[in-house]
Amino acid sequence: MDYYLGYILAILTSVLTVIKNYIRTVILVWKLPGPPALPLLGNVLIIKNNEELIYVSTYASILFGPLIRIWVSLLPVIVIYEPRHLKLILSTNKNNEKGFFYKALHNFIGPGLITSNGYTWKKNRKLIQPYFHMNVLEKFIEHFVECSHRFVSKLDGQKTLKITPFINDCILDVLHNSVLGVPLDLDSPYRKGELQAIERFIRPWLIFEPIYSWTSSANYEKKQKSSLESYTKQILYDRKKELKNSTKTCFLDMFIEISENNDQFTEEDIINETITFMLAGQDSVAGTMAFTLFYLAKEPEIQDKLIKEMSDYDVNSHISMKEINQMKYMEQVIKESLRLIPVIPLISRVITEDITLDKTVIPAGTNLFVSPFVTHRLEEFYPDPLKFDPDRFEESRVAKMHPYSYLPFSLGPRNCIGYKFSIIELKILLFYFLKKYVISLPPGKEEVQISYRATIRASGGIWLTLTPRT
Ligand code: HEM
Repeated sequence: MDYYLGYILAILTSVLTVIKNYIRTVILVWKLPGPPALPLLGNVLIIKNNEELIYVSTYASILFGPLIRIWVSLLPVIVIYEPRHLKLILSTNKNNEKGFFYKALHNFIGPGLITSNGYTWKKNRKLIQPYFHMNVLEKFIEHFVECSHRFVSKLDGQKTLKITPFINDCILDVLHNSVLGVPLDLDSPYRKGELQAIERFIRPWLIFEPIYSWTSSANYEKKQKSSLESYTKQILYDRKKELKNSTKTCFLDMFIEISENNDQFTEEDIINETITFMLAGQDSVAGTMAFTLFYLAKEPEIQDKLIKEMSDYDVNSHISMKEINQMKYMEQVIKESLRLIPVIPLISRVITEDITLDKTVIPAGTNLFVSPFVTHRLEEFYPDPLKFDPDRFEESRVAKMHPYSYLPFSLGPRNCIGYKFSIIELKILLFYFLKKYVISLPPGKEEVQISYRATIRASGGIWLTLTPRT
């Protein structure tokens, strides 16, 4: 009896705490500026209006000041982007929980590093992190080089083309080889599937799991998730059998090694983390590659400067980590592309303890959106912010930058574990591609419309004209 009473009291206390925090957040956001909101829907329809969303994001600091309130239906959210605020939120594990919005990702991506919290996240991050050391990442270079050759050879004979599908295919090729340790196959379920989470926020009643679970989208996600699981499981079993003879490097083998040495990293963890890596490394890298090529094609002088740097390295000789590190200007180009288009434009957090930003107390339980897109366009940190200028990331200038003014990979303990992996991958792909082609933008395709979703994409794709480099 006492047990049940205690149980009911505990539930009652947590429900009351949630209600109290909700009311405190509502009182606060009422006082904060933000875009006009509709009754019940709040600001969700802005997701459908890309032009307005991009305008508001680009000029957010002028329009609203440092703390912006938005309503996702009845849920109040505070958007932050000022480096001084980002430091307070992102630099510690306190107030760094993944919030409500990641629950919607769960159905698609599963409970891996991106969506997990607390003990599971801490344990898995600690076990996986050592495999992202440069000495280990060096082993992936051979995959990146092979995939670059396949990518470039598929473009033989092409003149003007939509490059984005070729890039997407190339990144899938990289991921199949370096995460799963298998060649890209036409029937791979990782080729298919689309995140439904954004649609759920446009129809806010679908945020509630019991309602959503009856929809055809939920059914689609369930099927997609189960085909990713069974495909990955089969590869895991095959891999376990052949591991002893295999010389190829892939993350799946590393996860198997972790689980052999650690009871707490189960087969379920292997599957969850493998799926997370396969999905986290797809649109993010493909989008960055596409936008970087777009900017290089748009700015021939910057392309020439990069080619000059690359001329020190021969396309036919072995490329090692040393050469990759030496291509500094190439890294500046990628970083500048990620500044203007941080392909993951929003990161969400939930506050676990009251925190004061400037003089405003943000109550525990408040959902925050961190917006790298807004931060990267702040005039104070990036003069002439809409200009593509890789020199901003010249070493001596980086030393003077605010450490929280640049965050395409997020920052702090929950930053992107694949950060270095992505930079090496992108540098190698760019190297082999640009060694072969001079790129320009075809007439009528000089501007790109971006579509701002879970990741930023180019509406209608990115088009290039390729001229063989002589
Ligand atoms: C240009 C490429 C990439 C960008 C811009 C990017 C960006 C990000 C960002 C912003 C986060 C933080 C998300 C959040 O807190 O909600 C993140 C987390 C993560 N990323 Fe990436 N990412 C990229 C590539 C990759 C790749 C290639 C992998 C794996 C192979 C990867 C794996 C992950 C994982 C596992 C996390 C969760 C880390 C944690 O919470 O411990 N990412 N990424």
